[in-house]
Amino acid sequence: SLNYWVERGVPGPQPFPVVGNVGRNFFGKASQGQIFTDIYRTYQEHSFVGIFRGTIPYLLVRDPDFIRNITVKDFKHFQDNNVTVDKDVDPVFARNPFVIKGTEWKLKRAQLTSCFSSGKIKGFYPLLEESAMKMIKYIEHQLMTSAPLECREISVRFTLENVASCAFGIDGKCFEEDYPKFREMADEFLSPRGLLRGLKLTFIFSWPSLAKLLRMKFVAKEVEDKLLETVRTSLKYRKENDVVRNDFLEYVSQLSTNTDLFTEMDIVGHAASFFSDGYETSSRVMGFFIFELAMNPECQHKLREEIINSYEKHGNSFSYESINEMEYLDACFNESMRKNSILHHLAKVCTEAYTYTPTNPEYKKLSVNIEPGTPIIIPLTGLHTDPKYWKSPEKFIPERFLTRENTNKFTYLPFGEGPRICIGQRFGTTQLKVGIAHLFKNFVVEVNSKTQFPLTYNPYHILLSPVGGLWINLRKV
Ligand code: HEM
Repeated sequence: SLNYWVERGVPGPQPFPVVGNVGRNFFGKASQGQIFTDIYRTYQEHSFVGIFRGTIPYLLVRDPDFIRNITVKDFKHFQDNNVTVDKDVDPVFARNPFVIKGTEWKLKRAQLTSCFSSGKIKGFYPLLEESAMKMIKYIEHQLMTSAPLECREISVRFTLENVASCAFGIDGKCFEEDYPKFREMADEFLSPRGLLRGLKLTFIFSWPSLAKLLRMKFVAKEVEDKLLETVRTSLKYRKENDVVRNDFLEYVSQLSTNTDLFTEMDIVGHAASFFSDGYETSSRVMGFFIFELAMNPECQHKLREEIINSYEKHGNSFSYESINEMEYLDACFNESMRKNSILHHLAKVCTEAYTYTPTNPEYKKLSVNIEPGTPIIIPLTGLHTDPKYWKSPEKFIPERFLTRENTNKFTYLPFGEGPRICIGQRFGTTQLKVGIAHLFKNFVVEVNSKTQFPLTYNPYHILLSPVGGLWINLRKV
């Protein structure tokens, strides 16, 4: 019932039949992220807002204390992410750690965590450097044509090369071919190819029961088959030739020998999560990271100085340790993720009944009783651009992370927080820092006029996706 929130005394915008409060998205006028941000900004006096995505009531949470309770303190009341995928309809996506629920998630997450330890990521470091060197060669080759480059064209190739080598243990040839086969497979995951696929994802999220009834799949059957074949061939080759590689596939397949939690399809599901959870996010973060530095030459100059100093100090080389020691690099990375929230919201679901009353006097003292099954939205873009927490939030100011301008960690959540925090955070951060360090050590980057300002975003993409691309010129340092 569209009276759901009114009956519970929860404030919120008036919903419309069928489309609820996301009609603008349905008609391509705004992304769901933009809609959530607008609502976040409108309800300043409220800790939470009741909205409708389609006909389903969602609670949008604005108050950092409430967010702390949901993600950490009272996690057991909100331990699942709000995506329901049927294992029979979508066997690969249903095994993604982001999607798994309850006890199964708890057991698998505990096992998988060992695959992402700092020791394991350090082991990947030579592979990441190898990809970065290929990226530099690729850019040098492209420069001969003197045409501008698109940021994501670089970041997609780099992050996919890493997925190929670190997750699947294969050569993705991502810098060698115009449209590598490996990329074709990856693109099938989240990128809305045309209006139809974009609408399909909006549909699955807004009307999940209907989507289930219609057996709508996230991952196309052909992609599922290709993934299964890639994993099978790779594992078979290793077994027959007694090859042991230090990569994610090896680590997860080892888990399958210790516990019956990991079947062949689970291995495929986890390997595939590098595409959906790892590559799509990382490549977009890196694209914006490069572009922000192109738009802010002073920051770029300062960053290059730090990179070159570190390189020279460590005998003309980078290492896992030196990359992670660079403070300004870290600040630029954080600031870029703050200003450009790739994921516009975290999507949780209430798993045990919960009541919340704000204690912060900034908010109206209204209580909400949340029923199990109620989806929760944590609006990252709203929080990351709220002037209450960030001075001049529209500006790129990496220094704010050095001076710790904002110490409330529940207002800055690019990787989420609590037990369900991004499992790939360390891998994602390290690979991007390696790529960025090599790129800015070698090239000066400027914005190309082909970029369409002001930036607008594809309304149907789940992730932040700039229309027309982010175009740059590069020249050798
Ligand atoms: C800079 C790049 C990345 C960003 C911004 C990012 C962001 C996120 C966010 C916001 C979440 C949800 C956390 C929550 O619900 O509280 C998440 C979950 C997840 N991420 Fe990442 N991620 C990145 C890279 C990666 C990489 C490289 C992997 C590698 C496979 C990965 C794997 C996952 C998985 C498996 C989950 C689900 C964890 C769970 O529910 O237990 N991510 N990520």
